[in-house]
Amino acid sequence: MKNIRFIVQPGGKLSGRIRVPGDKSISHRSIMLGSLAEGVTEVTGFLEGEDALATLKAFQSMGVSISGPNQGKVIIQGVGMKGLKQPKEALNMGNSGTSMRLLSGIVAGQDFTCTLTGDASLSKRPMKRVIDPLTQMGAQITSQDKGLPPLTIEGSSQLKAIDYNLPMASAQVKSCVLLAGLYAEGETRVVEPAPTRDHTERMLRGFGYEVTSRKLDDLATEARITGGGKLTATQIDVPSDISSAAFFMVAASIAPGSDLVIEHVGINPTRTGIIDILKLMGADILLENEREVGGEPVADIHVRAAQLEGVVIPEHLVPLAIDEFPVLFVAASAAQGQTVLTGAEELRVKESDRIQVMADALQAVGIDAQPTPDGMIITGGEQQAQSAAIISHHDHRISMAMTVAGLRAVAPIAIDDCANVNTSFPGFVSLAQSVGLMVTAEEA
Ligand SMILES: O=C(O)C1=C[C@@H](OP(=O)(O)O)[C@@H](O)[C@H](O)C1
Ligand SMILES: C=C(OP(=O)(O)O)C(=O)O
Repeated sequence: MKNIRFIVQPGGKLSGRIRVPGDKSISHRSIMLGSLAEGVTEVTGFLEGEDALATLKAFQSMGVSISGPNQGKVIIQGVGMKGLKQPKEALNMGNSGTSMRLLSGIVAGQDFTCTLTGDASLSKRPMKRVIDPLTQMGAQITSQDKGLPPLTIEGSSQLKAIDYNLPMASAQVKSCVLLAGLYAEGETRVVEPAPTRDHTERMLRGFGYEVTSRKLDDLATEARITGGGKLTATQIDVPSDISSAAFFMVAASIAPGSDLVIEHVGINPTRTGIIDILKLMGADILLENEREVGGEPVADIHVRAAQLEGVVIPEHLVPLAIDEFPVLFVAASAAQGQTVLTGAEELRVKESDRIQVMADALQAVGIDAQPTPDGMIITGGEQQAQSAAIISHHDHRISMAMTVAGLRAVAPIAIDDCANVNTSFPGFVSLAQSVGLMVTAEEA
């Protein structure tokens, strides 16, 4: 792949109104459930990024007729629960953990065998977390050493329901088990140690499938689903992705004089940890025009610059902001005092080891960022470095977070390996430029 290098000039402030691309998690799920439904599902606001497109192509390879995306519109001719066909070749999930883990759950219930592969980053990510429950349900799965991809899944049309306690707070594993549960005989129950995004549960209900959820105590939540039902096609309007909006929320917070509105952002309460954490730090964030779109709450997010303060991040907010930590570390770097993150060891198994890679990147711009096994301690301050060369390590969120860091830099920052931004945020550079970030992309 070509090396796309971002060059970020120091300084700048943000103003205007923008709309960021569609939610990645919801886009993936719209293709999966739309394909398994009876009837035609129409999706608008679909994320035309590589991760969601990997899911779309995988279902086309399993015989589903899908047209688009065309300006965010996708039309899916659902094939019903039993209508998928064995793909002729391995399904390539690219950089997308969500595609691989959720698809594993669906493929486990088919009466065919198929192989799921991914790029260099995905090939290092742990899949034992889905292999274990799916094997208990009756699928046969082979992987590389230590449960790494590629996975070859021999599905079974006679999966058994399970009662499964998730070993970690993971929406991907929860969703994988619930999707396999659609095909299992009996009731599947999943207990998560802390709430994680609930888009799968909400969307299953939107397709007319009953899923019950309830809190067991302060944190633990269970979801139950009974196999053997059917999904009925529907219309899905995908809101903008709060994980993409997060880069602009932090950017407008840390660049003095900024005043920015990010429109039509999904504010599902299982995703709003970024807002809660930034507010704890003293950010000036207002939710305007709150409304509901297709079963998901949506708002315009109005952010004005503010002096942020370091905080101890409450651990219960970690799963609710899991993808936002690279850019939250940038916020902490611009805050007064110390920010402490704990309970976030999952960050080490994302597209990159986001604790180590961000600690290295922030140190390279002259910030005191100390990695710990499950988090980071950052002492906010002025960036010192007279030049900084950053590598994204195949991770879109590192590329974008370090672009935001440029607002408080004293010299240009060069970020290598940024083509990956297209996995979740096509058009990032031009949108960032349009509101005042001084970033350019070049082929290096
Ligand atoms: O279910 C989803 O759509 C996702 C869940 C999270 O992963 P984990 O479940 O591994 O925490 C998140 O990091 C990922 O970007 C998307
Ligand atoms: C972790 C992420 O995605 P995935 O797990 O789907 O690769 C992300 O987008 O930050």
